[in-house]
Amino acid sequence: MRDSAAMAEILCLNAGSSSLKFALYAEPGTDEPSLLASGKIENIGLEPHLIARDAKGDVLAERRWTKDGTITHETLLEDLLREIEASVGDDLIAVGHRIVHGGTDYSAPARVDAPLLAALEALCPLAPLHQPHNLAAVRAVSRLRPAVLQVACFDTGFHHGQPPIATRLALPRALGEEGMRRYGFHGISYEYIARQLRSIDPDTGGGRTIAAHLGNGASLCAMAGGRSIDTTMGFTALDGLVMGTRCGALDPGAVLYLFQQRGMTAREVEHLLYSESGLLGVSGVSSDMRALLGSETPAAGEAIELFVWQIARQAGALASSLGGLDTFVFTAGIGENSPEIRARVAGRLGWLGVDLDADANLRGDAVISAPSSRVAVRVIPTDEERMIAIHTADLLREEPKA
Ligand SMILES: Nc1ncnc2c1ncn2[C@@H]1O[C@H](COP(=O)(O)OP(=O)(O)O)[C@@H](O)[C@H]1O
Ligand SMILES: CC(=O)OP(=O)(O)O
Ligand SMILES: [Mg+2]
Repeated sequence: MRDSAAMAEILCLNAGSSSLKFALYAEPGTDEPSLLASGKIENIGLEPHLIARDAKGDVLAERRWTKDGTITHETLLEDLLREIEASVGDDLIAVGHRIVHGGTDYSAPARVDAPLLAALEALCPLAPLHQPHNLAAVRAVSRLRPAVLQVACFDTGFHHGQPPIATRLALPRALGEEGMRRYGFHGISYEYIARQLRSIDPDTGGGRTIAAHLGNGASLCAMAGGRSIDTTMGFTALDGLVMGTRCGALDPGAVLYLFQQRGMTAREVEHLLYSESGLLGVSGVSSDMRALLGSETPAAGEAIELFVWQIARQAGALASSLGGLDTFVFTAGIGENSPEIRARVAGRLGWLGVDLDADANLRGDAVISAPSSRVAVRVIPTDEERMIAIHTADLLREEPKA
């Protein structure tokens, strides 16, 4: 029996393409949820590494796995959930999930029930690196805690208010009407960034902003007054920037070539574009930016150069959508941690008014632009789990009391 609302806890799960992040929050019922513990398993598919910390940042648990074909997203998830589940006991009242694709029908955070789960299942082919893992987490929680409220937060949701022109694919209208449109992803992260910008600058929320979410998956979002107006990912999370293992924007004729000239099957093409391309494909070394930055191999250097080139090229396009640029934000694994990549991207954006303060960039300060820079350049650590916790707490408050 729970008689103190302060004991209520929310677990947030965020299955990315190369990582599994989790965070546990106390839900006080009024203010924002407060962090109790968080952690991540990163490098899934390579050599997974788990680290969990309490709210002060002290390490609670750490573990490494060596490369082994039997360790999958799903086995790691099951182990992790069993451990968390055992430690939270009866305090767990809700689980919030990052769900990468919400399709045409779902954008606002929603309670998970059987019809929603079936609809989300049907979207797996549009996000094969994420949606199956996201839904596996939902099912695993249902098995362990059937009565607990589960909330789906959609990575596509933040982009749903974009102007229609930004969402249209130049395909026959009938295909657009059946849902073939640009959706955009990393929306939970961008919503958090927009919120942070609004608290830093309540009047304009950063003004015309490009946020660069540079992780294993990578995208840019153009935000005007904190709302998404354009983004580099599209119908799927394959479009846009060069990513760890994904190709990014690609001439559709290249896909036809793979089918027609190379005789590849749909499954083989899917695997090539999602799992063998991007930084890994171009470098032949690794999908991991840290490994590439440390490599002497010329192809690794070329992969990094292409990554940077595409970010700058597509940032130019988004600056056009915005009609100018006031703020540029770096976030996610690479954006938050790599001064070298930030410097190289910024170096290509001088024509837009970006001028970096080299020392501030090396230190990873919150503001890394020089005082004379026309564009403010910021590093804002993203926190998708917190955003999920906030939405989950909001839905909890709307639930009829038992
Ligand atoms: N110090 C660092 N320097 C360069 N890249 C880094 C650093 N730390 C993490 N990264 C990169 O961040 C990427 C993972 O980003 P992350 O946002 O955690 O991934 P995911 O998309 O799976 O959520 C990897 O390419 C990793 O190499
Ligand atoms: C949508 C996407 O690419 O997510 P992630 O960066 O977590 O792989
Ligand atoms: Mg991510």
